Amino acid sequence: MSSKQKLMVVIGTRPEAIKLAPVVDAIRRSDWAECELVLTGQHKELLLPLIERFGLQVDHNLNVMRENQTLSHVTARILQSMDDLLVQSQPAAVIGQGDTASVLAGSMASFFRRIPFAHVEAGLRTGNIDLPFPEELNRVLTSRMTRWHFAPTGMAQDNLLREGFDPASIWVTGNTVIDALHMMLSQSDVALPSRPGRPFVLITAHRRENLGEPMQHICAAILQLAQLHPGMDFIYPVHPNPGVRQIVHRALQGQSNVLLVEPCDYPVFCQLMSRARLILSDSGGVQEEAPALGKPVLVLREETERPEAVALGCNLLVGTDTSRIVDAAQTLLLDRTVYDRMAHAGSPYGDGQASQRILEVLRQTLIT
Ligand SMILES: CC(=O)N[C@@H]1[C@@H](OP(=O)(O)OP(=O)(O)OC[C@H]2O[C@@H](n3ccc(=O)[nH]c3=O)[C@H](O)[C@@H]2O)O[C@H](CO)[C@@H](O)[C@@H]1O
Repeated sequence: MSSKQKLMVVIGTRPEAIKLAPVVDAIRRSDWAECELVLTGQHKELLLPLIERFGLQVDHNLNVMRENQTLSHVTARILQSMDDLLVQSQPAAVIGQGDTASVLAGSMASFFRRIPFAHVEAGLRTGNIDLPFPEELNRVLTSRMTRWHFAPTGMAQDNLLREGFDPASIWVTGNTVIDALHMMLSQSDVALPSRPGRPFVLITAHRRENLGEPMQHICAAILQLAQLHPGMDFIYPVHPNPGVRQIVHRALQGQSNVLLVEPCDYPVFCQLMSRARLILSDSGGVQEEAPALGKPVLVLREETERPEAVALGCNLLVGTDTSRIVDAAQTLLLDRTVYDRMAHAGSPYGDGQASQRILEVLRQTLIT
């Protein structure tokens, strides 16, 4: 029998896989811990290429997704399956990331079984319990059940301190997404969907709160910009959600310099970010990755739980109003001074060593 401490890592969605892969890697490299990797099955098609890319070895797949399942059902299924697994595996600690049903149910199952829970990317808040829905609630509840809060930035730490958490249970580590970005950027032998010699703007938009009318406004802005800049491409990897696909394809198909492509493999997407002139996105991860690559992001949301990048000046919150998006993009594409100021504003999300810090904290507490 192994004398190593068993750390159970729970992953539900694409961003969780990206942000926990470096933690899994750090566990595997350590001489004191071993990893038991659990997929809840919230995402399938977006997740599997990542598992392969990062060379992750999956120990359990809870396979919880059913068609047209409600949030309550998916949360309950994960909670029950996690409970069974915890009894069977008896890990020394459970690690989850972010704000999905997987992290909520994972932390709750651990709490009920008195197994300490480590929350990666702790302390993100918009302060509005309805936005993003239900992620803000998931974050707030997960924090209550967490033993180790790994806050990516000082602002996230401040949120937790304001909510009364013990300062000794919070560590500022940087965001593990920067660790993941460093791991992937070294893979340069990837085929990109960009066209040789043509500069491009990179776009992602698929958040739940942007579905419907906001998404139509975003697409109208992309179309206007594409018509204003025929010498430039607008590359948009379109999320598989049918609600996104329908609007995007209807609005943008047929515009020859808008390239609607399938979701990209992570190393491909990292290369695209690093080569893009500008990024338009409603993604959380992209708001963190792009500043590390010196790329300005127009954030297609009304509020963000990542205010440090906006405060620093590398990201600009523009919302989903068509003319606001077009005006902001035009300023950046046409005014070199404004562009350079944003591109060189710096990155608040760490140095790519977050996973090592997290593992060291766990080692110090678990190995006594
Ligand atoms: C409510 C909220 O804010 N929730 C967030 C949400 O995360 P998100 O908004 O970052 O999610 P996405 O935008 O789906 O993924 C982005 C990642 O995917 C990569 N990418 C993108 C396009 C592509 O074609 N190929 C790729 O590889 C890209 O580089 C990036 O790393 O859930 C997380 C987990 O709970 C939370 O932590 C996080 O707060």
